Amino acid sequence: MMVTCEQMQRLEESAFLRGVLAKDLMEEAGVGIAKVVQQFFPQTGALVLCLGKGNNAGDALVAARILKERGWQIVVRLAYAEKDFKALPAAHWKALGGEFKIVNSLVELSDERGSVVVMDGLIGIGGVGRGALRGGLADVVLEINALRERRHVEVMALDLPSGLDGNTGVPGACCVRADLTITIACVKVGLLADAAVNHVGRLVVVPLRELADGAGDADAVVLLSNRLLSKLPRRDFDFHKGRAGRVGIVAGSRGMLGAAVLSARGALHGGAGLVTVYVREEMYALLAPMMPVEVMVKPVPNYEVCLEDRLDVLVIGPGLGRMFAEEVRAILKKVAVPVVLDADGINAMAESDARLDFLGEVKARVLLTPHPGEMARLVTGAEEWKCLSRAELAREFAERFPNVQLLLKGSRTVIAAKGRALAFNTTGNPGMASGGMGDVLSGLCGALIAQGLDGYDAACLGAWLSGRSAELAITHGEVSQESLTAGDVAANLGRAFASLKALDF
Ligand SMILES: NC(=O)C1=CN([C@@H]2O[C@H](COP(=O)(O)OP(=O)(O)OC[C@H]3O[C@@H](n4cnc5c(N)ncnc54)[C@H](O)[C@@H]3O)[C@@H](O)[C@H]2O)[C@@H](O)CC1
Ligand SMILES: [K+]
Repeated sequence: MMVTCEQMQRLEESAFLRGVLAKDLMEEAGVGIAKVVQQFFPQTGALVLCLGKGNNAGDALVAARILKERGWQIVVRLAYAEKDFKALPAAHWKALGGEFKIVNSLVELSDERGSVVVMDGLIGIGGVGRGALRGGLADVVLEINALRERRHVEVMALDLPSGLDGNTGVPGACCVRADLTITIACVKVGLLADAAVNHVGRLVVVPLRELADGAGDADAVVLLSNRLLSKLPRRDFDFHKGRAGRVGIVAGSRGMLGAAVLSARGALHGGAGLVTVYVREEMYALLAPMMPVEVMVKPVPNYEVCLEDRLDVLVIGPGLGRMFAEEVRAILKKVAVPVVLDADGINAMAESDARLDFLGEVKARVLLTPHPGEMARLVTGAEEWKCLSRAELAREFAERFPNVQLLLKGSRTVIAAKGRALAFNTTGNPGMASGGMGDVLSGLCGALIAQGLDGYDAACLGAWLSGRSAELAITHGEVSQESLTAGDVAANLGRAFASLKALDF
């Protein structure tokens, strides 16, 4: 559920009227935050608490108390004097005990060795409607951003990145740039605005039992493991490869054969029963040795041949090049099984004179997975869509094409389908900004459709899993954001499925 800051405050107030205690909510929030820190930073280091005077700081202090016991070294930067703490954070400040270091400026940490994680507990929804940050709060925000930039520390914002308008998502002049935002109980609408993305980073929701049902926007959801897991089919003991589904992939061309391999790996590790890659005869000798041995590679004189095979889903487009646009359109006119249309498959349509009209005439269910550039090409000329946000564009697009499910890629991938809630993905990191990620995702979505999911559910699950896989490659593997490759994402999909089943954040 998505709420405004005022709706969140009303939810809290009505909980208090029911007899719920603020201190209990804060304890639950802090316990949840500590779990998030352990998930994302399995190795301990220095935890730098940046504290305002309100309950946002209280959340940070509860988490710090727990994390200190788990081996984290606590460092504190106060935006106000100790005496200014409100009652609850003041109590938790006392409870933290004395064993931490206080710094007067985060500049003191510029040469700190080892892992340094900054926790922004400066201000949460208490700042709504109170204008730009002032005084000590503004100073600390500038220090956080400078330390992040120069020392490459990881920054976690609690509830909201301090300085961000939680309703509009517009960052103030001084606004924390977080790598991770841990929001409490409900997602504040501003966190999902396009303008907010570089301040929010990875979005995590810590649920609170007493603040679960809100009067917010039910037409939009964020993708969380607990909701997604139920979409993943549970396998019977006598499950067989036919039930896991047959994925056909039309991908790869001279210079871009790797895209076909990555898409096939996405499908294989996404649980497909049988994966067949269709390849032009002249490319067969090159592509076949590159493929995982589990994949069937079928040389064809024309891609339309794939229509003769028994398939449960057809993935079209990764690295296909622009030469086969006619064949792609011919397949789309005839195909009966669901299609995942990616990359040059999308371009094949964008290049057709009819463009969007063509899409409306396709009989099959189509999951379109464009990146922003492909989306822009597809809707070129649709003036009415020019000034829309990503979310609005996705909604309008899905409304116009009832046979299409849209997965609009980006740092905050959105998924839209007519009659379904607009879904915002939460997982992933900037390490995914390299070639081939979309290829893996296309195969993965194909595999999920082949296992019985509809395109919307497959897109939601696929987006979450591929983003989570990229995260796990870094937290549990030997890669960094800089070194992460699409191959790493394919290789870590097993970990991502396990993480989903563990109901990780
Ligand atoms: N109230 C509750 O029951 C719960 C609160 N929680 C946490 O508490 C937060 C809200 O706490 P509070 O209402 O105490 O508010 P905040 O902790 O967000 O801080 C508000 C304080 O900052 C100061 N301030 C506000 N705007 C300012 C500005 N522009 N420049 C300088 N100073 C400014 C105000 O004096 C105010 O005391 C939530 O965001 C969440 O993190 C959670 O623990 C869940 C439960
Ligand atoms: K904050």
